[in-house]
Amino acid sequence: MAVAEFIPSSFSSSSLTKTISLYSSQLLHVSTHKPRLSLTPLRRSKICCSVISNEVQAPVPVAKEPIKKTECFGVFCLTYDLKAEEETSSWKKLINVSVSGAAGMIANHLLFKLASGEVFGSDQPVALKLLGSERSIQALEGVAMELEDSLFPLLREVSIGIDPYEVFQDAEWALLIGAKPRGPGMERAGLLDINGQIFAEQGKALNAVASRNVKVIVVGNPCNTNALICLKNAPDIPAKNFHALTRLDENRAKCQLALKAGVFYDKVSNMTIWGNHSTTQVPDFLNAKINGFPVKDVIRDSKWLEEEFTEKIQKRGGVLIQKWGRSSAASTAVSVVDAMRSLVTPTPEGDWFSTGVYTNGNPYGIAEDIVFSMPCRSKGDGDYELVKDVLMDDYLRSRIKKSEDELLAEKRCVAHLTGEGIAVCDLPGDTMLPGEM
Ligand SMILES: NC(=O)C1=CN([C@@H]2O[C@H](COP(=O)(O)OP(=O)(O)OC[C@H]3O[C@@H](n4cnc5c(N)ncnc54)[C@H](OP(=O)(O)O)[C@@H]3O)[C@@H](O)[C@H]2O)C=CC1
Ligand SMILES: O=C([O-])CC(=O)C(=O)O
Repeated sequence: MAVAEFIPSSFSSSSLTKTISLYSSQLLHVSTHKPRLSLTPLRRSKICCSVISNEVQAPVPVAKEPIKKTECFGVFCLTYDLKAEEETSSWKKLINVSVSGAAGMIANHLLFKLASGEVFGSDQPVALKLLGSERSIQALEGVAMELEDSLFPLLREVSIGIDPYEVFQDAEWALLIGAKPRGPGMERAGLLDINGQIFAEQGKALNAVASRNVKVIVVGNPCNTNALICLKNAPDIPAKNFHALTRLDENRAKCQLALKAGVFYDKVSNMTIWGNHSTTQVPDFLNAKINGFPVKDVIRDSKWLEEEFTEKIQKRGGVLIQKWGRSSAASTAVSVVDAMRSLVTPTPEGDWFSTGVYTNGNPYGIAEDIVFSMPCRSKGDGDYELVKDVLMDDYLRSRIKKSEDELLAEKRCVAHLTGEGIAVCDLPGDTMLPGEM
């Protein structure tokens, strides 16, 4: 990152002057109102020219400093008084959303949904704090530029940085997407260790600087165990606030049931995904409903439900990778929005949603102290409760047990990252991430 940057040679002196005066006035404005401000390197180079001389000469190269601090970006460095204008005076207090892996594919869809008001509503201004790395910081600037150019009325702050202790400052939501993908020849245990270290570090950072009631959604795989590592490293934040994303699996299951039953997918409800976001996950057709009727009364093909349907959901991610050449990004972003909305809006009467949460006194007999996907309801206050009145049969119980065994094995494998001693890796060989085939 320590490279010289030039104002583009295509700039005419008049356009450059315009740029300079715009940026100079911003500098004046922000420097009086926002003492915490620091400027992006690109911006520094422009301001540098205006300070040096009123007459614009040839572009002056300015050494770019490595980004160390989280920085507000471009137009988002301006300050706003939301109570001053009639249009915005009824808006809620700004909400801070931190996103890791923000230069990645999922974030490229998700950030624009968050900024548009799709998650929190049309009266909720949003601050986006984007976490990248040395390797992704240029791309992250590109993302921030696209956010600027989208003119979202609700998007009031965007900052970018590479230090989780800065990017997670005061976070009320932390969407943890960034993770190393499993490469050829890499053992699953190796992936658990590498990503586990990322999530241990981010858990510590959340514990140190985030809101005490931050809601954390872990997307980066293996997301259940990453979420467990993260919450274990954040002892001052309620373990209940951590989620592993299994909403994409729920959405996939609803779609396939609807297809089989010949109905539109909005007719499928009460869809639980039990367990790990892996090929041991259990899409629950015993409790799910179609048009309010038990699935088994509508689809009278047990063999299809137990074998074809179940496997299709477990392996959907991998099939998609084969088609697309990369993993689900747009539908994952949609499912993150769904997962967040399910926590900030009351769950419709009689229905529920799936999310991977910490097992601590669950009514289903699932092992405690892991992150397991289960059926939940919310009053819309960001919190949730487990659904108690679900049916269990031998098929469901045995499938749930397999996913539980896998998660317990993953937990033993990351004991060094959860503060529980020496890691012992005895992972079942036949289980994989949805994207692995
Ligand atoms: N739970 C679910 O339902 C789903 C989960 N996923 C998972 O989400 C995650 C992100 O997916 P997607 O956005 O498509 O991925 P991308 O490949 O686009 O990467 C996302 C970010 O991960 C970070 N990253 C990449 N390599 C490394 C590394 N070696 N070490 C640390 N961080 C790295 C990078 O951010 P930076 O350099 O800024 O750190 C990158 O921008 C993956 O783990 C994927 O498996 C995907 C689909 C569904
Ligand atoms: O394995 C992956 O990266 C993709 C994934 O989780 C999914 O599509 O469900």
